[in-house]
Amino acid sequence: MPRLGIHQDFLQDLIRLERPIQSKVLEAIKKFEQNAHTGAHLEKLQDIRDPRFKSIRIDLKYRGIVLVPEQGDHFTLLKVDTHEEAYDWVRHRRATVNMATGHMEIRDDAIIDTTIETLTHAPVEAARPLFEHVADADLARLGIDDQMLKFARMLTDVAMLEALDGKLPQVQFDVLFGLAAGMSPEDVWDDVVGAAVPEKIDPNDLAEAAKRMPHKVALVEGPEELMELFNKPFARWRVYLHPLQREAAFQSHLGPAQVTGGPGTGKTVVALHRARHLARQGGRVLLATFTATLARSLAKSLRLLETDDEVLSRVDVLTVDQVARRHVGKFTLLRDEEEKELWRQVIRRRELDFTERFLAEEWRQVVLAQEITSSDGYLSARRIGRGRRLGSLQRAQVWRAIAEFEQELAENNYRTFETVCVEATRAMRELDLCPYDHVIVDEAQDLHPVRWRVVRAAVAKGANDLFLASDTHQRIYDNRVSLSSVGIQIAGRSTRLKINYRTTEEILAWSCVMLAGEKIDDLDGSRTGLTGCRSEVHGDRPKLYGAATRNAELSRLVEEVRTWLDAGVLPEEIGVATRSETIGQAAVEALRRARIDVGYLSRDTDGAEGQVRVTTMHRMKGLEFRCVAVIGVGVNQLPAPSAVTPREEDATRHANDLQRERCLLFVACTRARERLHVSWHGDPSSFLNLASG
Ligand SMILES: Nc1ncnc2c1ncn2[C@@H]1O[C@H](COP(=O)(O)OP(=O)(O)OP(=O)(O)O)[C@@H](O)[C@H]1O
Repeated sequence: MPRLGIHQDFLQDLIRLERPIQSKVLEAIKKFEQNAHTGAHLEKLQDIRDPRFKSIRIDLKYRGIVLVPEQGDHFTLLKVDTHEEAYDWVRHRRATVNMATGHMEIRDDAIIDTTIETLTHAPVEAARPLFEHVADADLARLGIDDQMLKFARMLTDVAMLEALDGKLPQVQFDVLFGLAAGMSPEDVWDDVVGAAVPEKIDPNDLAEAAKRMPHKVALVEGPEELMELFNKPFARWRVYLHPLQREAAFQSHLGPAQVTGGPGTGKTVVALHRARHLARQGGRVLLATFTATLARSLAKSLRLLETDDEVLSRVDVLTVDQVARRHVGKFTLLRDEEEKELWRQVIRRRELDFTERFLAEEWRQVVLAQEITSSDGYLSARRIGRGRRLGSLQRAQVWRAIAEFEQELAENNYRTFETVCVEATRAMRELDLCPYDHVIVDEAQDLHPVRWRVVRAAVAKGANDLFLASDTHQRIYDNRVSLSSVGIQIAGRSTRLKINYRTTEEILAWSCVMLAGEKIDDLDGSRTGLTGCRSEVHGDRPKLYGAATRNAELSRLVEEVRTWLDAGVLPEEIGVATRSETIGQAAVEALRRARIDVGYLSRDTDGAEGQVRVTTMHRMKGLEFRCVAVIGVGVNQLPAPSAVTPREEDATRHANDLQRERCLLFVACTRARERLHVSWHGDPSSFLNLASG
């Protein structure tokens, strides 16, 4: 029975087509298997390099490109476009088998040949060959084939290689890029070629090669599954997990493990698969995250991934604070303003020369973070991350102020989110109560040490106890934690994902520039960067707009949203992010006045179907939209003045605050799948990458 595999790149083409054409494509695919035995619907193409490519007719104007293997009946649908574009794409392309991975590769022969030709005739330069330190045998072992070897041997500069990114077979490009960056062939093997390599690879058996790459070519069970695959992004990752994602999700570990990677690399997807996998094996699983919005979104995705109620009943999807509350009796939660007032009272009573912000941070970042409960403990504590030095007299004053503040809390039965966690940890430790067999934490970079202790106490130490998904480039709260300080040793059990599945390369690259100069540590204390993080999808560059006034900026927002809606984007696929709630509310009003239905995302509300979503940059974390507008990115709004400690007060905190605000903008911009609009009024924020918009 002939089968049609769907290549992931084809889905990206499909998403960009207008709805009526999409329906025709789906119709053509539905008919494929019925008609395949006659072969009549596959048209031969003239003047192409690889005769195994054939076309199927979608309508008068559109064609699909199908790879028809010489043996077997495993066809692969690779591309759909207008007749001319599809033909242009296929004309110089050839399908080959990578001899290291055994996977199918589609290459643009013409570009490689032309480059070799140009380099052959280029004036001879004194420069040394880029790969003179690597033997032919090593290159061959890493899957570099004859054509690519010829090309590689002519390169003298990594920029020549980079210029062909996206045009060369991807794995071979990655191998050469790794070697050019100074990696050893062994490291490149581990990092690029990867784990399970087939024993026998037949260079002519494309059908087998396609079967070896379920992360790229999926067989679907009939039209319903195909429609689902196409219409719901979640369905795609249910079917196509990258080998690294698969490994991270299903591998068994002796202790805590983690998955890291830039935005949109599928860390949440891995966390969801892992939660399901462990629950299916019978364990009680906690899938925890930072905000209630994220927890709701995780719970929704999990229900799409797993339909068995019994399995679902073994998974709790909660914020860490919700877990903590389950272990603490009745109390009054102290709101931000009330807490400030309490600190002010302490300062007044003791006539202290500290601000309420300084004391509150000292309490959170030193006392609570290090579980300090006595004056001796505080007087000898290391004040990591605190820039303002304190003499011993000042330390004693601060400790007495903190002790008084804590006493106020106790006497009035007040709790903050952090003290609820402290109490819950104590309760769980005392009762030796580990409610879960496995705890998985998404957005782990944002947890305060007191929350880490809740997480640690919720599960006994052992195999597959803890699994963390994190990206410290997206840290948007004040919590810089080294995991070993909270009793969590990852010890090499870490997987780093690099392919971004959400954002176009144009949006990703533009956003990454804004973090380029930042020094950012991973949760285990080692320096991390976004190098290698890439997207295989292309689209429009971000649009930047500077307005003279706030009203002009909002009018432009309305215009932009209207354009997206007119192009067929659904209202709920549009997100608007702002630094402050005030600008967010102004955006809501402006959109409503233009009769665009809109909902504001808050702690308790997610917005309804048919509504454009507006929310703060903080609440955008972990979410994604086809089109995103980040507005109010003016010099006076970002960094938010109230969120930055003055340099004179504490230089270290000042620098950390600026980095956090920069990360916040990065997070907001990388929520966009296809379109990004960034605007401001007055002067732009100094964080903005104005150059390449
Ligand atoms: N293997 C895959 N194939 C197709 N799509 C995928 C795959 N993995 C993830 N995605 C999609 O990529 C997008 C980002 O995934 P996810 O939210 O898991 O990334 P993340 O690393 O947690 O992102 P962030 O850190 O920015 O919140 C989602 O739309 C998801 O459906």
